[in-house]
Amino acid sequence: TRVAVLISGTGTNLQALMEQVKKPSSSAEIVMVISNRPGVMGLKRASMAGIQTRVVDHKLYGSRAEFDGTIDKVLEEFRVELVCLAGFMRILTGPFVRKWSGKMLNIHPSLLPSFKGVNAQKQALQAGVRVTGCTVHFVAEEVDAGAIVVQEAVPILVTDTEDSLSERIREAEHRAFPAALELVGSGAVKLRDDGRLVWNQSV
Ligand SMILES: Nc1nc2ccc(CNc3ccc(C(=O)NCCCC(=O)O)cc3)cc2c(=O)[nH]1
Ligand SMILES: N[C@@H]1O[C@H](COP(=O)(O)O)[C@@H](O)[C@H]1O
Repeated sequence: TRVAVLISGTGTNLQALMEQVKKPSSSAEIVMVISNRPGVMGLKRASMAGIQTRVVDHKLYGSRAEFDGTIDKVLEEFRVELVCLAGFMRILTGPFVRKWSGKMLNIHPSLLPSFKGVNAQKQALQAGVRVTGCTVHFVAEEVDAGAIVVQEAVPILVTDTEDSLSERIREAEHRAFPAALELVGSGAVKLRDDGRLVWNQSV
């Protein structure tokens, strides 16, 4: 499976995905990394691994539709079959999301449906929950609402700050995202037209 990873920053999830696809058991190959911001660490990580990169800077586009259209062109040029949003911080338009329905995954730093949106880690701390985690889900038009593929729980310690909790969640992300990539990339899991997950048992 030909995979593209979309990033906006550090790329620690990208790093985890790159390490996963290098395993002989992996059914995936990362053929492109796209960032909406120039000069971010994630671009350096991709180049170090010999993966082609593109910057599609959202500030240079008059509309979200044009921005998404440019990303789509790169994905088609590289015959991408699966898109992974790894710390990608731009909301994608309906037409783009519909086109890539069932072929686009996102990692979110909470146990969805709790704590949607930005700063999910801070929301969990402020809510006083004792367990949070991360979620890998198919991307739907409604933000952070797509079918859930993998989750991993993470305890919140009484000593936790937003930073210490975010770090612990990120370690879980680095296990959950590669696992989800393999499930979808291998065809073990698919998205049904009604938006529900299908686990493909052979026979
Ligand atoms: N339509 C769709 N698109 C997405 C794009 C990115 C992410 C990643 N998680 C994200 C979740 C939330 C945001 C957000 O609210 N950012 C502040 C506004 C930024 C902007 O103006 O664009 C960004 C990424 C998820 C989705 C999704 O679930 N559905
Ligand atoms: N999606 C969110 O973006 C953050 C940055 O990820 P990365 O750039 O280090 O992969 C991560 O915390 C992830 O939950």
